[in-house]
Amino acid sequence: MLTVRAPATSANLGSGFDVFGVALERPADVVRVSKADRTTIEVTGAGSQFIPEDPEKNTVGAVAEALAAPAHIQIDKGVRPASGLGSSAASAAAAAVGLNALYDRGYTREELVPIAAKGEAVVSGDAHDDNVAPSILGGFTIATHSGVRQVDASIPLVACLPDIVVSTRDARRVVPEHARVEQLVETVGNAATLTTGMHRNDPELVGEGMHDTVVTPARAELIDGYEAVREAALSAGATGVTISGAGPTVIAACHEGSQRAIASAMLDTFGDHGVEARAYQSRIGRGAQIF
Ligand SMILES: Nc1ncnc2c1ncn2[C@@H]1O[C@H](COP(=O)(O)OP(=O)(O)O)[C@@H](O)[C@H]1O
Ligand SMILES: N[C@@H](CCOP(=O)(O)O)C(=O)O
Repeated sequence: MLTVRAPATSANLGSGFDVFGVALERPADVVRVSKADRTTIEVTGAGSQFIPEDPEKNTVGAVAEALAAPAHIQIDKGVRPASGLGSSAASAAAAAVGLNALYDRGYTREELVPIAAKGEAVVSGDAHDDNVAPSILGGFTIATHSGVRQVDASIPLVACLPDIVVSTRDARRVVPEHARVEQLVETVGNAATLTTGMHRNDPELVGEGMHDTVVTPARAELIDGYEAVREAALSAGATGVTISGAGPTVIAACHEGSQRAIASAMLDTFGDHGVEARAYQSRIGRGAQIF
């Protein structure tokens, strides 16, 4: 038997829709894999009552099939499903890393990214790599059709998860089909600024580059209190704030030492809108680890 811990992730970061992602230090899924004649799945932990154990419907089932690695897979969920924190991807990433080692398949971590993304296709109808890449590789990742680039950045973050459910599938339906050229120009500038910030470990540049006027405003409508929470986090010292993944988590970048004040401002503001929430004070962290 092998045990793997794979972290929650935050995709998009505003300007990098379907491309950028970061690994968080916490929360994480813990997945145990043991060889078996056929794949069976057991799920416990956060939101497990909403997660199917049928291998055809769980992200880890698609990964086991892609690796031809049948196994009994126990998933202890630390990342709540439909959170915008790459919940389905954390399980898929852990299963890919664990089954690759258990069956000695010899894939590199980079090669495991598209394999784990097959799990994402099961739940969102789309094999996007932007959550599985940072969950497997850690750091900041840029996932494109040509492959994945990774930067070992270290930026303080606050991820505030309200008690609202937004499924990735639903949030993909509200993404605008067209953008104006001015928005394209602005997005390229912001994405380049954010990438430079990650290379320099500069929270100001990362925060500035999180600005987005294309996808985020459409999705903000699905999150009660989003605009007020964003403003509260900025007033408490955040350098940038946006929706994490498809939402409803709201993610803030900041300088070291200001996470606590930002977390408290975000929680209070969701509370003012009658929404319970929890906050993770974190940083960009490492990828999946085998114990
Ligand atoms: N191993 C898994 N972990 C979490 N959710 C899973 C898993 N397998 C399938 N799902 C399904 O995926 C959906 C959640 O995925 P998604 O909306 O992408 O959430 P998140 O944004 O948190 O990853 C839920 O319908 C859940 O039942
Ligand atoms: N790029 C995707 C990312 C979805 O992330 P999740 O954490 O909400 O699953 C999107 O924005 O749809």
